[in-house]
Amino acid sequence: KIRKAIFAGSFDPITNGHLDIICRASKIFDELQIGVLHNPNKKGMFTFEERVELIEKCTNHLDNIKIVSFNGLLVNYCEEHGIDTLVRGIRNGTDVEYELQMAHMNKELNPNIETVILATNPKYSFISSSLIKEVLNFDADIKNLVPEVVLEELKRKTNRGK
Ligand SMILES: O=C(O)c1ccc2[nH]nc(Br)c2c1
Repeated sequence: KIRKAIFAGSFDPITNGHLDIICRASKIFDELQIGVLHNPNKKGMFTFEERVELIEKCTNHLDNIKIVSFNGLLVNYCEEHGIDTLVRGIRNGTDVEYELQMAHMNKELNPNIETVILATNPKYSFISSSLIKEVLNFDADIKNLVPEVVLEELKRKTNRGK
């Protein structure tokens, strides 16, 4: 039985923090799905298609990655797709509070599904997609915080950034 896991998020855009978790989790599981939230009402900086394309470009060196769209309850998606593990990254104490609550709720909703939590690499522990977009607004130099392809797209979208 192959072990399939999913790392879900909005990835608006994918950051080095996300990519670190993805690379590490891909070594633990037979198949790692990257679940990209597709919620048409929720307008982010990047469209769903752009977010998927950026993830594809950043993960094309990994051979057991599958990029999928989901919109409903994640544990339902897992049940329907033979996935028994949710992967989450935690950066700090705030994430611990939130991720424990999510893990407890998910365990309540579907006891067959486990949540595996990975500690982010300390060098990325301050990164979030929203903070990246915020500091970019003030022309911050974020080249070490996002993959190259994301930096280019961010510059194109905001015609800012170094
Ligand atoms: O970029 C974000 O918004 C975000 C949020 C929560 C997160 N947990 N672990 C990671 Br990596 C991570 C990234």
